[in-house]
Amino acid sequence: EKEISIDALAREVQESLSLAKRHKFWETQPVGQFKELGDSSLPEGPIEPPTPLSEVKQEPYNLPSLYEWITCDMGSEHMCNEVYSLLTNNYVEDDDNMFRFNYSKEFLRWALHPPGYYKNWHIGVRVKSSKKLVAFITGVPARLRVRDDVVNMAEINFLCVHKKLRSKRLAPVMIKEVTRRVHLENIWQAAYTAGVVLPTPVTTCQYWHRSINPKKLIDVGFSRLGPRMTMSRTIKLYKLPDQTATPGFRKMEIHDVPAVTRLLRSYLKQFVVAPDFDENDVEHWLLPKEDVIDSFLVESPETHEITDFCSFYTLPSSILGSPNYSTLKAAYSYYNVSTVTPLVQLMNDALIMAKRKDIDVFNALDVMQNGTFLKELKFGAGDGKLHYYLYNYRINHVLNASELGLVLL
Ligand SMILES: CCCCCCCCCCCCCC(=O)SCCNC(=O)CCNC(=O)[C@H](O)C(C)(C)COP(=O)(O)OP(=O)(O)OC[C@H]1O[C@@H](n2cnc3c(N)ncnc32)[C@H](O)[C@@H]1OP(=O)(O)O
Ligand SMILES: CNCCCN(C)c1ncc(F)c(N2CC(C(=O)NCc3cnc4ccccn34)C2)n1
Repeated sequence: EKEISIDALAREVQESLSLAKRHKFWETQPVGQFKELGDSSLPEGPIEPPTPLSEVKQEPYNLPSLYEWITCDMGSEHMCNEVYSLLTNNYVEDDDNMFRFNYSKEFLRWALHPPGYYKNWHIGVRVKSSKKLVAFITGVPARLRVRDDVVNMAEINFLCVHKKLRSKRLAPVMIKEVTRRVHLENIWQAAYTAGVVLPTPVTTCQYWHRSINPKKLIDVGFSRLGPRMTMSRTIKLYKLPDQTATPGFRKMEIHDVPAVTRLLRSYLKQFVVAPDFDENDVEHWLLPKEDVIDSFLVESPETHEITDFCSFYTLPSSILGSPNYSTLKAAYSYYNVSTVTPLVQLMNDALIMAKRKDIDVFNALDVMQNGTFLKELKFGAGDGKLHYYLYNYRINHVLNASELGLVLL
């Protein structure tokens, strides 16, 4: 008997209300519209054809007169600091405003400088007089496969409007401007995620959290002491060994890129939507970077074959109201492949490595085959949902999270 909690019911109501909501901007965009739901006669694939480049709007969209566009060169220390500060103070918070993502500067440079990136897809809005950065949106190029179709897309992220400039319809202008600049590079599709319901999710994923430092998590209000549980019993429940269990488990290194690319490409084939990674992509997205991305593999001690892979990225959150702690150190499961080592054992070794890096909580979405290890490794379902979207590409059947082979940052 599934326990129906009041707030789960409230969320269901909220989400169904959002289906009824008017979306004055999104109704104008080439995205699946709510009223089309269930109409599977519409063909899958691009919703609108490409526009001849000569017909793409050449000049930027108009901003309110006080503001101007600025291309943010993340390689510039000063500009990167400004972007970091804007996000640190104004980016995504949880519903109770207890936490706010605190992407580090190194993380932002990693996220925004993949192979083939376009500097002018890193778009800021600043106040003409003070030069203060007040809004941001980014795109990076990505080759994504949707079923058997490999499509050049833009991955859109870090949409942020300063708290003082909210609800002024600035976001639609930011979105139209990044769309325009992507079109100028002859790219017509995009992928993005959001915690909010918009027209129309390809799929909706659930976050799961594995406590690593339960005492701190309870102290800051991230989690609560379970019923009939004491603190010492909780600490014992989540205790992890210091040593990993899998023979041949080690950090990924540059010479592993060809083998990891083969392993990952073969594994991702089973999913409806997945990145079409080549060796350059794997080198950028999966080679370890201190405090940004950690990746490990299993090299068979007998055959020296690489049989398994796991990775997580580090995304801390500012703790907004705690007297004892200022930062929640969170790791997010990224791409994992198991062909010999059971996935649950591989992921337990990932948890052990996260604990060694002083991580407080290990987060995972219920995408790919993550559902097979979450409960066994003592993950708890979070209340955060992540909706995945495609722009100008229709997929008829809203996918199961397990059909999705894509993790965005
Ligand atoms: C081919 C290439 C295509 C490239 C583009 C592909 C699309 C990319 C799309 C972007 C992917 C971003 C991926 C991420 O970064 S997800 C993370 C988003 N960032 C945050 O949540 C940070 C904190 N919040 C803010 O900074 C602001 O609240 C934002 C900037 C989010 C909205 O600012 P504000 O609160 O001041 O609102 P408004 O008055 O200006 O505008 C209201 C309109 O904006 C629609 N809205 C609200 N939130 C989102 C959202 N997260 N995605 C898309 N649309 C959103 C909303 O439905 C309404 O439209 P409609 O309902 O009336 O129609
Ligand atoms: C692929 N792009 C994902 C980046 C994160 N995006 C945009 C996001 N969108 C909605 C969410 F539900 C969410 N969750 C992470 C889970 C979580 O840890 N929840 C508690 C918590 C701790 N710190 C924060 C900061 C902000 C929000 C929740 N926080 C829930 N993440």
